[in-house]
This record gives sequence, structure tokens and C-alpha cells, in this order.
Amino acid sequence: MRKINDYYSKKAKKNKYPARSVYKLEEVQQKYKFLRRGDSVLDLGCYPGSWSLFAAEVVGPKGIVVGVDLQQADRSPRPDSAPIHWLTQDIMEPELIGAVRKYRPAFKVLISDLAPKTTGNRWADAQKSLILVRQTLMLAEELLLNKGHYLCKVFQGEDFPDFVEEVKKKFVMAKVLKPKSSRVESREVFVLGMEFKKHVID
Ligand SMILES: C[S@@+](CC[C@H](N)C(=O)[O-])C[C@H]1O[C@@H](n2cnc3c(N)ncnc32)[C@H](O)[C@@H]1O
Repeated sequence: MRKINDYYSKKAKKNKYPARSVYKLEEVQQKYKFLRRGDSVLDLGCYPGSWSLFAAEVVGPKGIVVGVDLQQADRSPRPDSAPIHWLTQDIMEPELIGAVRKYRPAFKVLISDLAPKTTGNRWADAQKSLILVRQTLMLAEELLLNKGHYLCKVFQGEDFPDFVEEVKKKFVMAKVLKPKSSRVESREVFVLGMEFKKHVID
């Protein structure tokens, strides 16, 4: 296991990404191609910035990336990438929607690698994660374009099946994914929702 972690950490360093987590996003992108040239992307929990940098490269100069985190990110996008706007904000605060809308009224893709500060207590950590995850789904409802896409990291707890059902209702296609670069011993998985059904009221 350690070998795999070292492999992705070294690869990230070599390719000048600040975090190995970029390879989880890359793997989902390779399989589902949910990020496209010209897309607008909202990245929640973006610090230190690997996902935003990767997304900005994929969507290219006609796209845009807005990254949000409690911690201040400041990396410059690579050449031939979309501009990245870094916001230092709490995603739980209602002001976030207005702050994000200064850049785009709505987004084609919302990605979230948010992780709460863990306590070591599995149940408590899963609950904290679920609060953040539910907030990302609420933000997706506000900020995603019709037929937009959603990718969210979740630490599986007892409410996880209910959350997946919610995503299934709101998107044409929903999948639970465990990328190879995600530690096997970790309870993290990624929920992908493709083609948001903007006007479905349940
Ligand atoms: C695993 S890191 C993200 C790594 C990032 N995707 C990358 O590739 O560089 C999770 C982030 O979630 C952020 N976070 C946790 N709770 C948050 C909240 N309420 N609002 C904004 N960001 C939060 C943390 O500050 C942390 O930087």
C-alpha cells in the first residue's frame, strides 16, 4: 500500500501538482470525460490547488475555474489553461453563493474534494463529512447548469446510501467510484452525477 502512495506522491511532485489527490480526479476524468473544453468549473475544498490546476488545463483558456477553500490558495494556472479565481471562504456560509456568482451565474461542473478536520472517531468523522457533502449538493442545486455534472468525495457512513439515492434522483446518471489512487483502507469514495435535472422538483 505504502508503495502505491509513494508512487502517486512522487508522480505529483514530478508533475508539479501540490497534492497527490489530483490523480483521483484524473482517473475519473479519463473514464467519464465529464470536464470539457470551455467548461466553467466550481471546485469546493480546492486547497492546495491540484484539482483546480488539473481542471483548468482540461477546460482550457476559454473555460473558467473558481476554487473555494477555508485556506488561501494562490497557484498560477499553467500555460494554455483557464483562469483560476481563488476564494477563501467557508462553503457553509450563505455568502458563498453571491461570491461565486460574481464570476459566473451558474457552472457546468461542480467538483468537491472537501474533507473535514478528522477526529479519529469514525462515526463522528463520517457525520462531519456528510454535513459538507449535503452542502455541496445544495450548492449544486443553486449553481449547476441544467445537464451539468457533479463529483464529490464522501467518507462512507450509515447515511451514505440515502445520499447516493438523492444524487440518483437529481442526475440522469449516478455512480459510486473508488479510484485506484485512493487508499484502499480509506472509507473515501467519489460520487459522480452526470446530467443534472435542473427543473425536477421532488
Ligand atoms: C483534501 S483537501 C483538498 C485537496 C485539493 N482537492 C487538491 O487537489 O489540492 C480538503 C480541503 O477541504 C477544505 N475544507 C474543509 N472544510 C471546508 C469548508 N467548510 N469550507 C471550505 N473548505 C473546507 C480544507 O481546508 C482542505 O483544504
